[in-house]
Amino acid sequence: MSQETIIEVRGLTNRFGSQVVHENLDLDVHRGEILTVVGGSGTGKSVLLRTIVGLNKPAEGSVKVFGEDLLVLPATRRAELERRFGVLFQKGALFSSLTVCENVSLPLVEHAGLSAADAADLARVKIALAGLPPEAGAKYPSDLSGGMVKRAALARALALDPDILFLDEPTAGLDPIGAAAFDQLILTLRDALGLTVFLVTHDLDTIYTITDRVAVLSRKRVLVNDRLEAVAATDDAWIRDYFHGPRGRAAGEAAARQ
Ligand SMILES: Nc1ncnc2c1ncn2[C@@H]1O[C@H](COP(=O)(O)OP(=O)(O)OP(=O)(O)O)[C@@H](O)[C@H]1O
Repeated sequence: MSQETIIEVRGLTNRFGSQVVHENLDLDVHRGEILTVVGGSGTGKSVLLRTIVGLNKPAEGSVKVFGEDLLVLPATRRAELERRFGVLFQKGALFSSLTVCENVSLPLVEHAGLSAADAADLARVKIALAGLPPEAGAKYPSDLSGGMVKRAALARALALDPDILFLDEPTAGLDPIGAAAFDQLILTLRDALGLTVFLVTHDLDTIYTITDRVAVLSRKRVLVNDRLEAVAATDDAWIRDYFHGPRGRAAGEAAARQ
């Protein structure tokens, strides 16, 4: 796998009032990898994702994507780069008053300037790519199961053919079979489309089955960012509890059996 760094975060500090979430945080993401960000609740995983995709302005630091510092770019250039991101938010964040097909079409009309008819055609391709049956396109988000909502949101994230896919807790709330299927879909899409995947998750099965490297957020920074074996062997109390506790052991054993 290439070691080209396509996201480079340096000296990042995020504060909300007197709360310091990140302090002098560094992180590299390599092209084509699935990088998983883990950490205890409230360690700032979602804030990190939101900062990289431009939804949160940090107090300090630089966020370079494809070699350009997003924080100092003119708005138009920044918007161009951000179009290369596909983002799947924790709760799917689909528009409830639009059908799945309309939700997926929206970025194609707004950002790619397609006609409604062309956008709908392309949206149907993305809906299939996300593993949904064609009839799902006509449904409203409230008529879908949790797993289908995630896939619909994934279809929308894929609408503009992104280079980098950001996923915030994609398998949260899914049953184990649905979660495993979603993991495999991410892996297939990464391999087929050459995506780079930035994944925030608590799901140990996901970490053991599809992750290339793991970044552990702790004490306001990235404590370690390495292959799973190296991370799991790190001498740190949280890492020990997380990877070598009963759930971590079970996930590791299950992955070893595959
Ligand atoms: N817009 C905001 N305003 C104020 N505080 C915020 C804001 N966004 C996040 N925070 C705070 O920043 C901290 C980190 O939040 P974040 O959602 O990134 O945690 P997380 O690691 O993703 O947690 P979880 O695993 O529970 O989802 C939390 O204490 C949260 O309350």
